[in-house]
Amino acid sequence: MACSYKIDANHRSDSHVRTDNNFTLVEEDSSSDDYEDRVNYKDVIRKGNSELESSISDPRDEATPDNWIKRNSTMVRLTANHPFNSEAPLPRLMHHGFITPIPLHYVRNHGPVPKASWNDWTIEITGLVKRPAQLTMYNLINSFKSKEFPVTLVCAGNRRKEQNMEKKTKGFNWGAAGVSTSVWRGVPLRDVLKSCGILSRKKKAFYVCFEGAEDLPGEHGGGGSKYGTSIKRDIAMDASRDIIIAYMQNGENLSPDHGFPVRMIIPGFIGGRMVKWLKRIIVTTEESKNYYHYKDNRVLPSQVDAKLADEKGGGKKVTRVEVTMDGGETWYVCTLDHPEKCSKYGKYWCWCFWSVEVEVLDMIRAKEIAVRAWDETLNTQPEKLIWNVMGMMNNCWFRVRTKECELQGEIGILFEHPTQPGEQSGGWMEEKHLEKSSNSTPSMNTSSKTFSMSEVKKHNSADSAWIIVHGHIYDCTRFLKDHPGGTVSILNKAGTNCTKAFDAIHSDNAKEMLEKYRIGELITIGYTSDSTTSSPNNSIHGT
Ligand code: HEM
Repeated sequence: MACSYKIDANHRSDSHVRTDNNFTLVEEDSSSDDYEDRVNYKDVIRKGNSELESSISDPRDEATPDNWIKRNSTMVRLTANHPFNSEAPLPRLMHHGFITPIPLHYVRNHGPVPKASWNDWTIEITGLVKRPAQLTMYNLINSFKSKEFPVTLVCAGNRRKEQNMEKKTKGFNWGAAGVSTSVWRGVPLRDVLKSCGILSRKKKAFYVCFEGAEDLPGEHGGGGSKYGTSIKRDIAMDASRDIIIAYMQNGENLSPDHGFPVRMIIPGFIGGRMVKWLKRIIVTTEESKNYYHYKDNRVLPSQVDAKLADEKGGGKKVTRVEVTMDGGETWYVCTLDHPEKCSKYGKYWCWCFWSVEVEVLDMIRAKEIAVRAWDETLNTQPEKLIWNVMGMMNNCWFRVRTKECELQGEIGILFEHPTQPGEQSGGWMEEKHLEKSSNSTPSMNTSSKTFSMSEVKKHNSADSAWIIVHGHIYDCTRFLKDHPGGTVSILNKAGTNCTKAFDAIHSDNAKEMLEKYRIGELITIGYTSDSTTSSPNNSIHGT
């Protein structure tokens, strides 16, 4: 007997006055004048929070500069323990629907989280402005009218693990949950720039740059500098873009991981533009030369030309979502649910949800279900993954494989996603590329030297930091201060076998660099998987 099944999933499209440090959920003006959404945010947020376990001081943060921050322990960590880069388990993210509780919102950190004080924090506005200013949080909140509305943030590296299965990129393994939606409150950037007398384009004020707080780790790449990026002046000053300097998320002060006390929110742009722990806004003639703007976060899919790139930029409504069960021959049109209503400029800043009814037997027979969305300008997702070296902007059809299975005597369907995030195994995609040097055994003059696990374990400090990767031993001591991921991330793994973590995080280039530090091989007695607790009897050798 045929029965039907409903597939539900999400698809992303891409005034209150403060008197002290205690914020409460915003009571006045909570639906901004621009937005009149169907969702009652306060209720959704309260419900989401009530379902969530308390955040904890996680033992994984103990030996890191972030040990003062409480975090949700179910977040999947993508770059070992530190810096904190994480996404929620996908079913948990989806369970919460339109608004993501703060502890489950994905986090992208390049280094330790700055310890900020609300009362001492200032934002400098400088460069091509008539009246440079140094705003305190008090000035910011009391001198400008704030706005509050929901925005979906997406990491440009979301779903990068699929790209890494094709060929390793320069980035680590984001699964499909590097995307989240919150209600953000802040002051319009354009109001602040206007009050500082931003110069005109005639006076060559072409860009607005944003800069974060602390110097980032390492001495190469972005290391030693602050996180920074820029947008065009015309975008910054465009009221319809809804760009805000945000100080509240889901009715609370920003959390440390999301930029306390203040960050940029630039709807429709990648998360990488939304500088956290914002310290400086600089109006310039040139685009930001910051490493993270120029080298790290700059990719457009190959079908986008210069004209299209200028035209797009988010805010388009997702108008159609389709599901195929025959590899794209025929498509089911899905029912859409847009909890958000558009801004007065006709922009949409949040994800929407889709559902479709299909026959169970068709779904079992199909073996693969794929979904693609269209926006109002008929821009759609590409069928195939487009690999790029930074592993950014993967937005190809999402394909889930189905398999018939038996569950307690009943017939069930097993759904398999392309990948699982980070170091987690699973997913139907197979790794295509061969592991580079960290897996190989190049001829090295040191390869004859062997060490036992108990010897390696002793080298677990900044004075001597050894790691094991694929059975080879590396002395990272002299590289600690240069490491783009920071000293702490290596020290956390020093004295252990960190093969799995190393491979999951690093590019082929990093794997080649590793060879410089190789000092010998681990004595092989048995085999264990990647572990920080391998006993001397359970030494590892590469496979
Ligand atoms: C001598 C040993 C190591 C070398 C040569 C090395 C090299 C690099 C390089 C070149 C990068 C920049 C990204 C890339 O090109 O892949 C990087 C980033 C990073 N590494 Fe290492 N690494 C080493 C050891 C480790 C260890 C043991 C860990 C911890 C498991 C680690 C964690 C990280 C993290 C968290 C990042 C930052 C990723 C990001 O925020 O984008 N590294 N490393």
